[in-house]
Amino acid sequence: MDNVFDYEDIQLIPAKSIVKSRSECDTSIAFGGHTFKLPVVPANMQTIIDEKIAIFLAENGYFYIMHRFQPEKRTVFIKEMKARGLIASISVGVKEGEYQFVQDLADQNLSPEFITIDIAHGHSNAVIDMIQYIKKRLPASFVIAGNVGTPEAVRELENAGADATKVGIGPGKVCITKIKTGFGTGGWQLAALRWCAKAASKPIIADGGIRTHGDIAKSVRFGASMVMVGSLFAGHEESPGETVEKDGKCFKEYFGSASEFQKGERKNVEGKKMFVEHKGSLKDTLIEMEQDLQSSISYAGGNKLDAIRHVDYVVVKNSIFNGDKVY
Ligand SMILES: NC(=O)C1=CN([C@@H]2O[C@H](COP(=O)(O)OP(=O)(O)OC[C@H]3O[C@@H](n4cnc5c(N)ncnc54)[C@H](OP(=O)(O)O)[C@@H]3O)[C@@H](O)[C@H]2O)C=CC1
Ligand SMILES: Nc1nc2c(ncn2[C@@H]2O[C@H](COP(=O)(O)O)[C@@H](O)[C@H]2O)c(=O)[nH]1
Repeated sequence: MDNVFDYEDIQLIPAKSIVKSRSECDTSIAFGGHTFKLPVVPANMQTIIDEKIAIFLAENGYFYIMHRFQPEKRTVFIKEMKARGLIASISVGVKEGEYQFVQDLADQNLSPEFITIDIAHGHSNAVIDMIQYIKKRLPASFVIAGNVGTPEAVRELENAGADATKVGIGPGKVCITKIKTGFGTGGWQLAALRWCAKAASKPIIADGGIRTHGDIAKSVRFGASMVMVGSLFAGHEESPGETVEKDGKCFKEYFGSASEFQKGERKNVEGKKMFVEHKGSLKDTLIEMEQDLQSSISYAGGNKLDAIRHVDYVVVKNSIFNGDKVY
C-alpha cells in the first residue's frame, strides 16, 4: 500500500457550478432501502447517542445507530421505535449472550431495520459467524459489519452476508489503538477508505477521523456511502452525559467505547476520555452540516451528492490548515 494520505492532505478541485443557489443541492442518500437527509451517522457510542437523540434523528429523516452498551434496553427500544413508526437501528457484539438476544428477537418476530455488529477488530470469524447467524434468523435486517481496514476484510465480510462494512481502525479522536498496539488506519484513514472502497461491492461506512464538515465530502469522494462521526457530535446540549463547568466554560465528556470509563475496568483499554466544549444544539449542527455539504456539491459542479464522487483532487501534504479547529 503506497501513496498514503489522510483528510488534511487532500483538497477537492472545484468544477463549474450548475446551480443558482446552494439550496438547490440535494444531500440525501439511499442506504439500506431507506433515504436519509445526510450521508452522516452519529457514532454508536454512549456519549454520542441515547434513545432521545435516536428518536429525534429518526423522526427528522436522519440515519442513526443506537449503541450496544445497555444491552438490556435494546428490545424495549426496538418496540418503541416500531410503535412510533420509526426505523429501528441497533448494535450488537459477538459474545455468547448476543446470540441469545438475536434468537429472542427472531422468536418475537421483532426485526430491526438495521443491525450493526460493532467490534474493534471486525476481520474475524467471530464477526463472520454473527453475520451468518443474524442473516439466518432476521433476514430482513440490513447488517452492517465492522470495523475493518483492508480490502480482504471487506470482501470476506461481504461474502459472509454483510450488507455494508464499516472502515476505520484507530482514527477516532478518543482512540488510542495506534499507540497501544501499533496497528490501524489512524493517520491514513482516507487512503484506507479508498483502498477498501475499490474492493467493495456493497456500501461502505467511513468511521472515525472526521474533524471538519469538509471531511464528509472527502469521504464521499473516496467511496463512502455513509460517514460515522463521533467527536463532531460530542458536547451538544442533547448529548448524553453531565455538563461540567471549568473556568466559566461548559464542557461535556466524550469517551471511547474501549476506554476504562466505558468498560468499568482497566483491561484491554484502547480508548480515552476528553472534555468537549459545549456546542449548542444538535439540530443546528445538523443544519450547518447540510448547508456545508450542499456547498460541497455545488463546488463539485452538480446538484446531487453523487457529483462529489467524480471530482478531481490534489494531494497537498503539510497543508496550511492542519485539521483540528475551524474557529
Ligand atoms: N474503530 C476502532 O478503531 C475501535 C473501536 N473500538 C470500540 O470499542 C468497543 C469495544 O470493542 P471490542 O473490544 O471489540 O468489543 P468487546 O469487548 O465486545 O469484544 C468483542 C470480542 O472480540 C474479542 N476481541 C477484541 N479485540 C480483539 C482483537 N484485537 N483480536 C481478537 N479478538 C478480539 C474480545 O475478546 P477479549 O476481550 O477477550 O480479547 C471479545 O470476545 C466497540 O464499540 C468498538 O467499536 C475499540 C477499539 C478500536
Ligand atoms: N480505538 C478506539 N476507537 C474508538 C473507541 N471508541 C470509539 N471508537 C471509534 O471512534 C469513532 C469516532 O471517531 P471520531 O474521530 O469521529 O471521534 C467511533 O465511531 C469508533 O469507531 C475506542 O475506545 N477506541
